[in-house]
Amino acid sequence: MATTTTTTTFDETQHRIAVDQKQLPPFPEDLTTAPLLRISLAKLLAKDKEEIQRFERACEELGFFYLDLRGSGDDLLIQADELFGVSQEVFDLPPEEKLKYDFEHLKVYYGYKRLGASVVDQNGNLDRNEFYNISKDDILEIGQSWPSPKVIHSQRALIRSFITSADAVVTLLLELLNEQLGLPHGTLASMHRLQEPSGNQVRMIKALPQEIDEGTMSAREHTDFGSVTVLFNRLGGLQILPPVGDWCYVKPLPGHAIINLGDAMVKFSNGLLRSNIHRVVSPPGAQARSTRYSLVYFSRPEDNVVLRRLANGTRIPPLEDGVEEEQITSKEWIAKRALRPRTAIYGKDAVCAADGTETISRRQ
Ligand SMILES: O=C(O)CCC(=O)C(=O)O
Ligand SMILES: [Fe+2]
Repeated sequence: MATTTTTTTFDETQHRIAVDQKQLPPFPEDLTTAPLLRISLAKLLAKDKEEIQRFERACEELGFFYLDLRGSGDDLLIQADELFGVSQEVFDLPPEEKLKYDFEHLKVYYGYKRLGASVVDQNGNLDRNEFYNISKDDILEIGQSWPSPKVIHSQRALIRSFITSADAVVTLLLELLNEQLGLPHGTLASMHRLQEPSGNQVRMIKALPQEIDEGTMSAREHTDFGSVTVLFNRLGGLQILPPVGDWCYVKPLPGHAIINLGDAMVKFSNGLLRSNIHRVVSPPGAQARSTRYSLVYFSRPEDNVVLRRLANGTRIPPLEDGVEEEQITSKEWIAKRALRPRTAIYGKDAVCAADGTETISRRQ
């Protein structure tokens, strides 16, 4: 869907992924997994009616689905694969080098997050992952430029291609959601222009193998804050809490991204669309002994967009009597939700921040 600056061919990449995957222990066969629908990007691009209906169902019922990128999304698959390599190099840097890019003291949500910087539950347990957030505005040179290690700086072209390709997928999904909500043409697109300032980011995540302990969370349970998340997983560990039932693993599928909707879509649609609760725990079975890397592209509304029900969507339910919506912009919402669990900022008051759209996410 988008041009790539990479030199590897799709076949070479598929081969490498296959080799990499073979080196990873398999996802256990006997585990109950989340019933995510598999949606084909090629069919959505071809405006296949049945596929669009399945997409709409996934967005209302679970807010999570697999997107099969093989074919139409090959560029994105290749770029994601290359970024997995970059991400390993980033996390292999010495701790003192990584800490140079920890901008937590500036209360921003970019740069490096060290292990254990945030609380994950009511008992004050700390997270067990490292991540690195890269600002879309920085990479596209429309916003503040953040210092970064050489391994990231030298890959800006690749990161830019990845953002462009992932965002092209998001744009298609937003166009379909626009229809689904009965909004005037281009409403959602006008709130998600790539060239306007927003909190969109690329996140690279690393979690080391952990003690085998069912409750061990590397990422707290949460809903995503933005609009649409494009996630690449190779090892299990991601779990969702379905509206009915208990936590279940999402099995990674080669050639597919995992897509989920965030809080902004719940607010825009007054709960018609779902932003489902999820978390990351130790990978299951034999995978638990492997280091887990994941790669994410977060699309969020432009900074100044107010997150509230869109009044002109014919399919969007009305507000209940007496309900007054808060006036909060996308930028304020992200700052509020993202930094509340950080102990260095909030000390004992750091909370795992279940103040998003979790209640709506549990509706049946
Ligand atoms: O690592 C994963 O699979 C999911 C990460 C996630 O949910 C997030 O960063 O919001
Ligand atoms: Fe998430």
